[in-house]
Amino acid sequence: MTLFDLSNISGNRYVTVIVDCIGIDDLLTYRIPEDVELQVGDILSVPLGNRQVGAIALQISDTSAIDDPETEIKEISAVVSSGIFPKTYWELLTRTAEYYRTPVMQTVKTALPPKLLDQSHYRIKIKQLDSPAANLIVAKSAQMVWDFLQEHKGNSKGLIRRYIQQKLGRYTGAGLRELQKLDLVETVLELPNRPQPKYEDIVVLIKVPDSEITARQTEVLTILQHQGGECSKSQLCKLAKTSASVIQNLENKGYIVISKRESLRLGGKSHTVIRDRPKALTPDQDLALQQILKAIANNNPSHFLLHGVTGSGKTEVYLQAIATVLETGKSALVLVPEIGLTPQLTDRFRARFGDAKVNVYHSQLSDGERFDTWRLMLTGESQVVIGTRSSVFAPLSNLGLIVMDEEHDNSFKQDQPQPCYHARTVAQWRSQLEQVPLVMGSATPSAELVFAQKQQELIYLELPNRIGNRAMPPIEIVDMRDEFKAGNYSILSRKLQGAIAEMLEAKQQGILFIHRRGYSTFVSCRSCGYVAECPHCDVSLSYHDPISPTAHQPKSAHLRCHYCNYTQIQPKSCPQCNSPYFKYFGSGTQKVEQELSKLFPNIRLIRFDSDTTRNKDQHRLLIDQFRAGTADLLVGTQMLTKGLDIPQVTLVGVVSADGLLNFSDYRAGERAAQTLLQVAGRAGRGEEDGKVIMQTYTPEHPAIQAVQSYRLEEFMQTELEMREALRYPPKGQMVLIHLSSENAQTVENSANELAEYLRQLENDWEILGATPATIAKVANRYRWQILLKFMPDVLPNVPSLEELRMLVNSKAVRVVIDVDPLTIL
Ligand SMILES: Nc1ncnc2c1ncn2[C@@H]1O[C@H](COP(=O)(O)OP(=O)(O)OP(=O)(O)O)[C@@H](O)[C@H]1O
Ligand SMILES: [Zn+2]
Ligand SMILES: [Zn+2]
Repeated sequence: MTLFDLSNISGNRYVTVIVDCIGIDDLLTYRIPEDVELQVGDILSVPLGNRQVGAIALQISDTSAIDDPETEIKEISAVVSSGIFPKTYWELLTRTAEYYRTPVMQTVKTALPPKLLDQSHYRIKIKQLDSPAANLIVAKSAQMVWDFLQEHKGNSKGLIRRYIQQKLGRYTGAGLRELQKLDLVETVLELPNRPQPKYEDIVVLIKVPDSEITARQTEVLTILQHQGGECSKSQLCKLAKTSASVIQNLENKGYIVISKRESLRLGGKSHTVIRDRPKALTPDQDLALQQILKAIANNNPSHFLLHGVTGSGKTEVYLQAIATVLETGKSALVLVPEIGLTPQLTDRFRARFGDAKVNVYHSQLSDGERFDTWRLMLTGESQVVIGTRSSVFAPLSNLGLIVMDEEHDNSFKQDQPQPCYHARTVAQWRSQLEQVPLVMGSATPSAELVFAQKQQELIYLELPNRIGNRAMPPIEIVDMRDEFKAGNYSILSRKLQGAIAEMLEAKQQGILFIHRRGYSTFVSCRSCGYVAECPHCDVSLSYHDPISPTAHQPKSAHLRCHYCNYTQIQPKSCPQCNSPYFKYFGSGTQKVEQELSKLFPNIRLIRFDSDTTRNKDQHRLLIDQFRAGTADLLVGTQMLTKGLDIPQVTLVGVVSADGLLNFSDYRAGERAAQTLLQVAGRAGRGEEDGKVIMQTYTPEHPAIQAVQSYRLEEFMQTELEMREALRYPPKGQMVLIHLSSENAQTVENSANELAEYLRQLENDWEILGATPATIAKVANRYRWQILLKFMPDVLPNVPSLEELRMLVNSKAVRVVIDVDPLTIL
C-alpha cells in the first residue's frame, strides 16, 4: 500500500483461509489483528460460529473480498504455527487448482493428510528460560500464560496449545501473542520419533565342518550351510534348536564369525540384509548420471527423460543421483506408479540408504501412518520420500531432486476425487518452482515426453542396452487365425503350448499375461442367448468359479459386476427359457487356468489378478512365493507389467494382444505398445535367455510390429503426426466434462443444455457432445459427457468446476471436470 492510497486508511489486513471443518468448502475471510505477522501457509486458529477451528492462510491482502459493509469480519484468534511449509508450496497448490479447474479447497484436501490442522499436534515451548525479555511483559494475560509455562517447564517438549487454552481460557490467545512478539516462546509441530536403525547378530560360516567337532555342532553348521552360509543368530538358534552358547563356541573354534548388521524393515517385516553398495556404472549410466549431477549442483530445473530399455539400470542411476542429493543435506522425491506392486523398489532404496533415510507414502497407509510420515517430512531433515502420485505434494522443504519412475504409467493420473491431476504435470511445475531437476524414466516414453523432446523442452538421456549386454528376449508373433484354420480351438496356440512344455521340462518359470478387457468371462444361454446383466450398470456380469481363494466371495459359482461389485449366484437354469445349458465366453484368468491344467496336469500355477490380490499384502506374498519357485507359471493381468524383476523367468506369453488394440480411444495404440513392451521386458532378466510369444488376430497392426522390433520410436513419431494433424494431445488439449444422475432424463437435459451453452461461448474450441458415456449406467447412475478440444492457450476460458455446478444448477446431477483426460471413451 502506498502512502497516498486512501482505499484502506484503517490499515486493515485480511486473510483468506480454508477451514478444517467438514462441510465447509468455501474460502473464508478474517481480519488480521494489527500486531500479528502472517505468512501464506501459516496454520491458524479462527472463530467459526461459537467454536475455534483450524485454518490455513491462503492469501493475504489489504482489501477484503467481502463487498457488503454490513458483514462483520471476525479476527483470527491465533497463529498456531508459522513457516512449516516450503515457500513455494501454496503456489504449487493454487496452480494445480487453477489448471485443473477445481476449487483450491478440494486441491488442498488432496494434498494434505487428515488431521493436520488439529491443534493438539502443536506445542508451545519456552525459548529461553531466564530470558531478560520476560521483564518486558506488560499485559496480565501474557504474564498468566508465562507463569503457567514456567510452572510446567519440567516438560521439555512444551505444552499442547489446547491444554493451555483449557486452563487459561480467553487469556491464551492474546497472552501467547505478546510472548511470541517478545520472542519468549515458539510453536512447534509435534514430531513423531523417527525409527532408529536396528542391529542384529549375523552368523557367517567360514570353515566347513570337519572331524574336530561334535555331531551336534556339525548339524548346526550344516543347517547354516543350507541357509547359504549366512543367517541371523536368532534364526539359526531357532532352526537348529540350539542355544547362543553353542554358537558362541563355534565362533571360538573358528568355524563361524558373528557380526552386527543393520536390520531393515523390508516389506513391513524386519529383514537383515547386506547394505547394498553403489555399482560401478556402465559408460551410458555414467553419462546420464553426470548430466543429472550437473543440474543438481547448479539448481537447474531441467527436465530429463531417461529412456532405458527394461533392465538397463535406470534405478541405479536414480540411486546414485539421490546419494549425492543426500550428501549435500537435501531431500529427494521419488514418484512411482503403485507401491503395492513395486515393493522391490522400496526395498532397494532401503538397502542402499537405510530405513531411517527412506519414507514411504501412499494411500494404503492408515490416516495415522500418513500423518506421521507427513510430519517426518516437515522436519526438514535430509531424506528420500518414495510414494505414489499424491506424494508429488510431499512437503519436503529442501528438495534437491525429483524422480518419476515409469513416467508413462496411467496411475499417475487421478480420476477421483477431483482435481483429476497428473503427477507428471504437477512435478514439472514443482521442479520449476523449487529450482530442482526432474528425472523422468521409462522404457516406453509417453507421447507427452516424446513431443516435449521434439520441442527441445527436455534433455534426452539414453540407456540403450540391458546390464551385462543381456539380449532383449526375441518376440514371436503368433497369428491366431492360422491356429483356427489348423483346427486348434484352444486359447493357447501350438507354439505357446510347446514353449510352456519346454519351460516345464527345463524347470524354468514363466508369466502369462491376459489383458483386463479379456479378463471377463460372460455366460450366455445356449438356447435363447440370454446374458445376465448387472441390474445397476450397463454391463454384463462376469462369471467367477467357485474355487476362488478369497474370503470375500461366495463359495459357489457366481456372477459379478466389475463396475459396482454386485454379485449373484450363477443360476442353475436360464431365467428366460429355463434351459440348463450355458456357454462360457471370453478368456479370463480362470478360464486360462483351467485350460492350462487340462493341457499340463502337473503344472503349478499362481493366479495374479484383482480377485486374488484384494488385500494389500497379497501382491507381495504371491510374488514372493513365485520368486521362491513354488509355481511354474504366474497367470495374470495388467498388474504383472509393472517392474517385476524375477531372474528365473524365461518365458512370457501374451494370450491375446487384441483386447489392448481394439479400443476406439485415440491413445489405444500408444498404450498397447507400452504395455506389451513392458510385459515382454519381464523375460530373460537372469542368466538364461528369455523369449516372448504374443498371440493376436491382427499381427499386421503397427503397434505389434513396433513391439516385435523393440522400437517404439518410429511408431510414436507416426502417432504424433497423426495426433498433431487432428489437434489431439499432446499438441492440442482436451477437457472432459462428466455428468451423472440417478435420473436419466434430468442428466440428459442438463448435459444438452450445458453443451449448448458452451457452444454459444464461441471460444476457439470444438465441442463434442453431449453424448451418453460408453457405459451409460454405472451403479444406478446415468452418465453423460461433453468433450472440449482446443489449443492449450484456451484452457483458462474453460469454466471451472464451481462455474459448471452453477450452470448445471441441479442438485441431482453430479459434475466432474477432467483436464487432460487419459481416456475419452
Ligand atoms: N552398473 C551396474 N553394474 C552391475 N549391475 C547393475 C548395474 N546397474 C544396474 N545393475 C543391476 O541390473 C539390474 C537391472 O537394473 P535396474 O533395475 O536398475 O534397471 P531398470 O532399468 O530400472 O529396470 P526396469 O525398468 O525393468 O525396472 C538390477 O539387478 C541392478 O542391480
Ligand atoms: Zn435361455
Ligand atoms: Zn454393476
